[in-house]
Amino acid sequence: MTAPRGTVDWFATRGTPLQGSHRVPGDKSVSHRAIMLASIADGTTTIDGFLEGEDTRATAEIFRQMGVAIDAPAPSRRVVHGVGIDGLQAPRGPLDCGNAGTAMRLLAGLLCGQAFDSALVGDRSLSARPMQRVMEPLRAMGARVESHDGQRPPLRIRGGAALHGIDFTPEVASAQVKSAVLLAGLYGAGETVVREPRPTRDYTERMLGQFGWPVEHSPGLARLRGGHRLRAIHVQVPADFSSAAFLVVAATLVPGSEVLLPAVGINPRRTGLLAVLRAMGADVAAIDEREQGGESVADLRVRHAPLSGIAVPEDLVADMIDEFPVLAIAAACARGTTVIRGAAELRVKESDRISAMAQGLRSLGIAVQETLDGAVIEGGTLRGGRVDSRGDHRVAMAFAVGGQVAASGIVVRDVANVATSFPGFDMLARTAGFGLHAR
Ligand SMILES: O=C(O)C1=C[C@@H](OP(=O)(O)O)[C@@H](O)[C@H](O)C1
Ligand SMILES: C=C(OP(=O)(O)O)C(=O)O
Repeated sequence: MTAPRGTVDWFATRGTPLQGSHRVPGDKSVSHRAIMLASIADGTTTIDGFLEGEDTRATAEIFRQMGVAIDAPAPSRRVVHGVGIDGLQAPRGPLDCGNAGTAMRLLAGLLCGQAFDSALVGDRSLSARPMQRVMEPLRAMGARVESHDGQRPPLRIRGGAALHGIDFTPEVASAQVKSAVLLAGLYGAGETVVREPRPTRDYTERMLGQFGWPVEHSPGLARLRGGHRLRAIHVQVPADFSSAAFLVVAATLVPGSEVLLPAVGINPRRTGLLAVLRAMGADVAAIDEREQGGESVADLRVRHAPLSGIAVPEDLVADMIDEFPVLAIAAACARGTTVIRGAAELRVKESDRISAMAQGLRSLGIAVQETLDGAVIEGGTLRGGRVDSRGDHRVAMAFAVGGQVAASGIVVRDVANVATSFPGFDMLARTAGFGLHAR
């Protein structure tokens, strides 16, 4: 397990109306996958817009440990000298995924197909997250993967397994599970098919196609065969919708706000929050929709608008799985009741996000009823107080947004983890108008 970091807290208070144009960092999901596929491609891939977050840097470091030369000639740029589909080398020690579930689960799939043994470790939060969801299908493909207690990290992977494709229907809708199976499928004999209970983000399928690997996919289905090769490309990473979401909600809540967020990825498997916020009354326009590096992007223009509570449609849950902490803040400030169901996955993220948000909001004076797979949130007036992020980046940023409308300041405990997905959030947020300071 990796060592915990020192504790940093924020004091989040009302600032000024949010204004201006703000570039949020690159997409985390795309950045992880770009490093992985570029590393096992033939030739040199340049990645622009790479997320300089702890999660994605951990992935790059892991491939360096497996013999891939990765240059960082400028911030947010990586030049990856691919070693080819069978060119990775045995690492000298355990591979540290830090806080990144995406890194660990996708790598589990990729490493099953290698000739060498490997071990995947993570920090305290990641070490508590479920891994059977990837180990079971990978074993069904012939992989030899074990966890220390049969469920949680560290993972040990024995090399040299003869993998074969499977036709797999996961129990949970998870892009990480789907991607682990597809990445193992690159090394498997025959066909690998994943049929999802609900469609999830499709970056692995799309990016494999861009790197020249034949993949058939449609929402909820992905199919490929082993035995091809990947060819280096240029990857342009869009701005991360999940990071933009904190500014979208803050600008919606703070009277007098109008912000522009350029070139944000609007892949429909990510933008469920937009549909929900609009149904609640938000004024968010996607301007100049265009394609950038094979992904749809748009400039998001957000103006303040009053919100009303809704029942969040369950079929949007997977399309906004990382946005529930900040949606809970929007719901707390809306008129009426917001009902979230079908979101039990939130309990096994970096923290139990249902419990973390319910407890924090209650301590700020909001009535929240927690259910097994969601919450019922009564809109009201946020008062100031002290909340614990539980070391979860998205919970921390959500309460920083809450501080912009709370009657008095909110102390958000333990926010260092924000650097995993949104380095520089506090500075960018302050520039936009947030009242937000470290303490
Ligand atoms: O594939 C990915 O890049 C991700 C998938 C989601 O996880 P699940 O697959 O566990 O839902 C999401 O929560 C995570 O932030 C990134
Ligand atoms: C759940 C998340 O990431 P991961 O699963 O990669 O840790 C997240 O970023 O909200």
